[in-house]
Amino acid sequence: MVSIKNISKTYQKGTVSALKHINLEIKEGELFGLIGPDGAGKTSLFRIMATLLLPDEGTATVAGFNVVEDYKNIRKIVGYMPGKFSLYQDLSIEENLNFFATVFNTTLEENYELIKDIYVQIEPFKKRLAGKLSGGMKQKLALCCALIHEPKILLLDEPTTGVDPVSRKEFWDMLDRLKQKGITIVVSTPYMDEASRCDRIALIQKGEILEIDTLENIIEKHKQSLFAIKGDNRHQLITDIRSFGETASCFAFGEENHVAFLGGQDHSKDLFAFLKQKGHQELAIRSVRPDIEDTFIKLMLENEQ
Ligand SMILES: Nc1ncnc2c1ncn2[C@@H]1O[C@H](COP(=O)(O)OP(=O)(O)OP(=O)(O)O)[C@@H](O)[C@H]1O
Repeated sequence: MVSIKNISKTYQKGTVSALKHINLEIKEGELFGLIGPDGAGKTSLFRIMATLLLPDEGTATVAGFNVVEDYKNIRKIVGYMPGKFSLYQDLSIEENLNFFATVFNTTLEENYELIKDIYVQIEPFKKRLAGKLSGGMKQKLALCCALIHEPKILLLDEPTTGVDPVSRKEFWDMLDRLKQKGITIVVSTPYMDEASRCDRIALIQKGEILEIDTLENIIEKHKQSLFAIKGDNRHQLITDIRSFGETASCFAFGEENHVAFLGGQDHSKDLFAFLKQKGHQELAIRSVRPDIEDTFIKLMLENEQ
């Protein structure tokens, strides 16, 4: 459904590099996640797929149409939800929907079946101005507007950023239902926990794709010995762990700190003794299974070397 070959994009006369030789294939009916921190290049990639931005080099097709030459055909079949809320704040829910329906030469009634599940949740407030809606409701309205012309593919740029955890879960449940209807969905998120809701993910950092696969395969492929360490003076603890000669990485993780050692070795006993010597109290160290966040950090560090 999407084929991206060697796509690069720079800004400011080539001084800012947003995408570097990206290659990506997304299958029909897939729920595909682009996972990466702020500035990774996710929005640039979405805008290229949505035919709103020209790449500097490379080629991209959506449903077989070239994003440069066949942009008109792509716009008919793509539903795009930009990262920034981009609906008309001074129009009501109903007016926004009718407006987008008219643009695509359709009506709310014509495609009601597709948006029904989502629309019924905001319908009681249909006279309310979009600018006066909560984050979760704005997100549902934006999704309805992106679906109004029955797209084959949905491009959702950070739809859950800044939305409360309950609405985030609801939103992913809605995406599952849309996937069941055969719509291909490409969704970006900075939240690692959302990666598990995708069929496959691409981890992206500084304009480069670090890995593309299922969540499980990525974790398995880059498995490392990992330890969780807890102690009383957290700030000093992290500093001291990082100063230990065998430490490869140390990051705060919930109430603990996740530590990997150089060469994937187990130096936990030596580290424990080292920290005791530094005067740390209430120390606890245990072996843990890496999750996608740990794996992403590992890949990022390797990529930076
Ligand atoms: N119009 C622009 N002019 C100059 N630099 C830009 C422009 N748009 C994006 N950039 C830069 O390109 C890089 C990638 O940005 P992009 O918005 O694609 O990433 P992102 O992963 O979507 O991050 P965010 O969530 O912060 O938007 C960043 O360094 C960003 O500062």
